[in-house]
Amino acid sequence: SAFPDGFLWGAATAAYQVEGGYQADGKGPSIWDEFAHRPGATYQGTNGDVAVDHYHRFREDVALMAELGMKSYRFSIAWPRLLPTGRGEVNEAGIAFYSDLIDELLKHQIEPMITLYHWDLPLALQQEGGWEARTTADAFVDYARLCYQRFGDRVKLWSTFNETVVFIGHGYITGAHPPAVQDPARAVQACHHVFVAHAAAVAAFRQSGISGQIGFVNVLQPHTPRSNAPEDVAASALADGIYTHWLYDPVLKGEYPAELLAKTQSLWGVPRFAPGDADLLRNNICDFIGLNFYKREMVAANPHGDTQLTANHSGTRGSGHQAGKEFGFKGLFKFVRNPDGVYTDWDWEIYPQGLTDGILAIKARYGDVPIYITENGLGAKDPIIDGEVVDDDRIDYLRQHIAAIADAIEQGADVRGYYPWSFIDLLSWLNGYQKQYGFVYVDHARALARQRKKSFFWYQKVITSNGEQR
Ligand SMILES: C[C@@]1(C(=O)O)OC[C@H]2O[C@@H](O)[C@H](O)[C@@H](O)[C@H]2O1
Repeated sequence: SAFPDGFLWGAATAAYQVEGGYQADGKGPSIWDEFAHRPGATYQGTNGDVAVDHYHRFREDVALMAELGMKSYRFSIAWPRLLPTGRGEVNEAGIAFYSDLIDELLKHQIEPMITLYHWDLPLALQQEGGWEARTTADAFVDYARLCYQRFGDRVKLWSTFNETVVFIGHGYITGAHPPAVQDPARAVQACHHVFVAHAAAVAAFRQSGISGQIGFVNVLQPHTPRSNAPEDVAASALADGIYTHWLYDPVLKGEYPAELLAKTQSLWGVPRFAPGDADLLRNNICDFIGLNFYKREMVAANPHGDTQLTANHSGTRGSGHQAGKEFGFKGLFKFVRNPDGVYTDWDWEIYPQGLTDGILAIKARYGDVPIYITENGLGAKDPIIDGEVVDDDRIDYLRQHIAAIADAIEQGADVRGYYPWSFIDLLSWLNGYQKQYGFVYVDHARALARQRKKSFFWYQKVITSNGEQR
């Protein structure tokens, strides 16, 4: 098999999307608890108050993970469950939940992979300025140290942040996520504080003596120019610069890409560095990089287009940028429909070759850094036929992407694990509960009863054959 022995066949979730118990046992509010309660903020007014109640049902869910044969489970810790106001007083009931979850996983020989930040910032810290305030970066390092102390004896795989491009991009540029700001200069400074928080948390991890690995999780989004016209090629290169180089270089090279940095400095005088920041970034390179791959974007120049930030949240195929509503930024670039593309109901192009190409591009730019595919999956409304969830499209999607990873490994990439998004159907931030990703179906009409999908039984065989049988 192309896959090395010990390859971690896993699956992923995130706290706000799966746990529920949003006020249980002393948990404090996060910015998502507040934001999702705002009228009109999310599709159909959905939120994570209950989600799929993993907080109370985690033992049943871990038993299903064990039955699936998962070698590893990627989940995130809800910071406000441990530190209700973001810092200071520890909520021992929150510690106990994650400690029990970790013990349950280890009982079944399932390797935990923790994500410290998957977008649910304690609301109290947002009220102090959130990621725009340097004090939030300091609070993050204290939170990380708490997690190292309490879970570091049992957890060996850690990542600090999930997808800065999403929580900073939507939080501070499109405004679609909390704190719903639309200001690129503020976005760049907030993003800088995230990198500083990450680097300081890496330093603390290494000082903690934990025998483990710490990394960062980013979106891997390949860009293809719509034509070979110079302006389209330039627009696609700019998209690569922003979505990839700006977000990967600081954690894998320890510095920003020089050209873009000069641009943001001349345009907005950001990022503003504090003394020591440059060394902090340079001296705390990741042990691995997590890549979340879903789709490829076709890119064109956008000289006149208004900035369009529409996305398809309804799952009505073709109502996203395929319908001519192009996502882009005036004068920079825009994502356009690929006339030959295959698309999901949410207008994401299915393009497995992009995963092979993307992995090899990361290897080319950053060297032999170990890679985990920390998310990959098909968001779909799964058909139910005679009571069975027949998610053939998901099986096809995952099969193609596993083959794409095998290709990258055969071309020399050091890929060590694969975590399909998501283990179980859960809340899709702005798309409600109808955008399903899981191997396990959750019946919201039957008290959140769990049901194995067709893909559950298919993935079992992928795992037992170490990727051979797919
Ligand atoms: C927007 C949405 C979704 O729920 O559809 O995309 C799929 C998956 O993407 C990931 O980047 C996020 O970490 C995860 O929370 C999911 O979020």
